[in-house]
Amino acid sequence: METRKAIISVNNLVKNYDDFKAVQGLTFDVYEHEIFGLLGPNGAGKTTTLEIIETLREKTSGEITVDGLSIDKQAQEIKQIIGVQLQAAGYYPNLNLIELIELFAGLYGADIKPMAMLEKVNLQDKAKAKYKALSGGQKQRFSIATTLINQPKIIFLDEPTTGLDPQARRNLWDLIKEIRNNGTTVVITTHYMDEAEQLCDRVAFVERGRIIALDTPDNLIDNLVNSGFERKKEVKKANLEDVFINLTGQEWRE
Ligand SMILES: Nc1ncnc2c1ncn2[C@@H]1O[C@H](COP(=O)(O)OP(=O)(O)OP(=O)(O)O)[C@@H](O)[C@H]1O
Repeated sequence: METRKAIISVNNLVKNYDDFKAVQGLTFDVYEHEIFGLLGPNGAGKTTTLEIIETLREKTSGEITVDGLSIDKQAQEIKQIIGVQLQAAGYYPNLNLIELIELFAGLYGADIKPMAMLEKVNLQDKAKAKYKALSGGQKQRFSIATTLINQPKIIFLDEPTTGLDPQARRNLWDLIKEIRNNGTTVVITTHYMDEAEQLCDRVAFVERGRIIALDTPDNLIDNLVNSGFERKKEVKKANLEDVFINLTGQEWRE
């Protein structure tokens, strides 16, 4: 792990909304070709951090480089090499999936085959369907396909499996792993600790705008177990959710 190359470097990132300190000096690297998870309670600053890296939000201070490009000086170049999930509102209701992909490819100036994009996320049978006619899992798969249109080096997925049934979630995990295995770095936020444990190579726990732990899920769990933590009436002594609650000292917050 130590010798791996950082594709994203965040150094002392601060974001204030007026006098509210949403992000209070985050420092972390995302390595090339990993699935990196940002975890933490509601309001911890995960989406703010993601959107600043995506060049969609202004930071207050700090340095960020993405594939060696400075967020301050080379935001346009960064946009070319990252894939961001578009809001559903951008999916014009009268266009079918193929037409939507063609539209986005045109905006990016990307030379891709729309059907091949749909095949990547197993939606080829829905090529002529409108977005609103898709199931929740299909909508998420389509949204992930749109992040891949410009053949990015990094994609950002903000809570991609929220609201999906267990099977659809696992299905999406396989898809995200496949995207990583094909050489794309993935940065993800999730509130599901089982998902983070299964999917992420490394995770950072964010609490009130600060990183309170960063490691592989395995190491975080082992550290907690080695500290004497024991779960009652469980075969395994701890899981990542235990790490989370142990770190933040409280249950999930709405
Ligand atoms: N545009 C804004 N103006 C003022 N405050 C904001 C703004 N956007 C976010 N915040 C505040 O900043 C804090 C961090 O929000 P953020 O959305 O980054 O958290 P999060 O970790 O992504 O939460 P969640 O898990 O609920 O998505 C919250 O207290 C939020 O209310």
